[in-house]
Amino acid sequence: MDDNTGLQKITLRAPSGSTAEVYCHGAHVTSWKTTSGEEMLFLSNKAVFKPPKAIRGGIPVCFPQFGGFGPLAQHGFARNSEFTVVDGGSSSVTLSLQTNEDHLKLFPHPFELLVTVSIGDEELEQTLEAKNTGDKPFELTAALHTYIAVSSIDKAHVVGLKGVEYMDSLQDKKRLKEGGDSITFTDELDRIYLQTPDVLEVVDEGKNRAIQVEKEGFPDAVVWNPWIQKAAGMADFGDDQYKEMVCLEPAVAGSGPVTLEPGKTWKAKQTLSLRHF
Ligand SMILES: O=P(O)(O)OC[C@H]1O[C@@H](O)[C@H](O)[C@@H](O)[C@@H]1O
Repeated sequence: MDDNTGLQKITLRAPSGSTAEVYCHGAHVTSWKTTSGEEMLFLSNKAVFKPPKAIRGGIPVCFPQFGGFGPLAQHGFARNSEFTVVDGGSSSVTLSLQTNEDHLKLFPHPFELLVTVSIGDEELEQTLEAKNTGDKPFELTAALHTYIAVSSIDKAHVVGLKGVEYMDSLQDKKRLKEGGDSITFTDELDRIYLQTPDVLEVVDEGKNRAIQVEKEGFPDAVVWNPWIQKAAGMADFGDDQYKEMVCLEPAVAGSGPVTLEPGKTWKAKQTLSLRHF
């Protein structure tokens, strides 16, 4: 159905009452509410719903490139492209992106990307399946750029990364090792954690809740908060909204790329789930 942005949006509803909203533009999840009606994802109050601009917040799909790991514009073009619904029901939808002439000018490798979003009681599952439909291998990097809503950035931390090596994107991708039990936010932070454990968590002490991010097929995880200056420099992001979000992004980035042979499919997935404490 069309919402007031004029864009096509699918609303998923699980029998338990949890919901999610997914736009065909970018196969972009913009909302996930659990059974109590609590919103789990951050969406910028200045988000622009005007293709080809990517929506700020929710879960942008970064494909076939994460960040600047390749010749394309930052984060690739899937988040700027129109997907088509190919399957689904009340609590699940599958959207497809097939490369068109414009994509092929930028990236001369035909592919089909399927994005499936499903919701359960306190869970959201999102799968990427990319098939090389051409006759030559190609390389890809990717991420599910998940913006988690937090009550206040000084009450949020990320756990599960102690001892993990990371590339610091604020220091020319210098390699460092995570020393702390948890990552807290007191300044801009932009890191690519390499070969991480598959279960990570954003803990929100202000709401006594944690969102678990469980990943499969994504070796890396990006942690990002833009903080004051970068937030002020983003036209589609409220100046103070850096306080309301933490990005925890399952990715193939510094450990990539993945080489996809003709006819083969690469698959990766994240499962977000809510834990109260
Ligand atoms: O502004 P964009 O292209 O959506 O990117 C937002 C951020 O995305 C993160 O994944 C990157 O690590 C950051 O470096 C980047 O600033």
